[in-house]
Amino acid sequence: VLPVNTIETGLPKDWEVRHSQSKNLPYYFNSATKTSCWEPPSGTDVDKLKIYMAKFHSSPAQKQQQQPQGKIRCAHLLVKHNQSRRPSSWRSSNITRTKEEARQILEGIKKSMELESESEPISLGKLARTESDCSSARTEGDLGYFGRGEMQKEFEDAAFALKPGEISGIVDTASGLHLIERLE
Ligand SMILES: O=C(O)CN(Cc1ccccc1)C(=O)c1nc(-c2ccccc2)[nH]c1C(=O)O
Repeated sequence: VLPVNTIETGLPKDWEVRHSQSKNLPYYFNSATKTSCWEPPSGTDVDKLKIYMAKFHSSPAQKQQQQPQGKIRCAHLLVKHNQSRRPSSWRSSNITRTKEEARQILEGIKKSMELESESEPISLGKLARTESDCSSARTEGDLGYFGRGEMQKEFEDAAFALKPGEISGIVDTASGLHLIERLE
């Protein structure tokens, strides 16, 4: 098991996140200098800290407050094919690729994202802007918050099975084939 301090907090060396019971708020503590402060110290990678805090430090109340009751937020990349219910999109008025070709495209996109992970990982949203056949391409595939009963069943089941930050396998709906990333 990884010792705690190797989990990416984004904080500089010797700094850790602690929780103030009295104020029910997180604070930052430097175990070398024994100093503490309410704000992250300079040199903090705030993006990493934000993800760390969402995963390990938001209380149930904050979790609930973060997102509407029982809803999640996802981005997706849709590749349509000639069996899609509406085989047209902003990208192409008449989509003729086969379902198999659509699958190959998504396999390639998923692989390119896994390869990128060494350097700056490219996000699903950035790729959705140019590659997605969904009108949500213009918002980097972000669908906003949704609860159960709002999306096609296959899409909903795949999305709710994800943890925040996770990306689905290829999901097959009447609209086409999707990759889904759970954002919240
Ligand atoms: O399935 C259909 O008969 C037509 N649709 C549904 C649709 C059409 C326009 C806007 C939103 C949904 C789509 O093909 C479609 N589905 C989606 C979709 C599917 C699952 C989750 C999010 C979006 N986007 C689109 C789109 O054109 O932009």
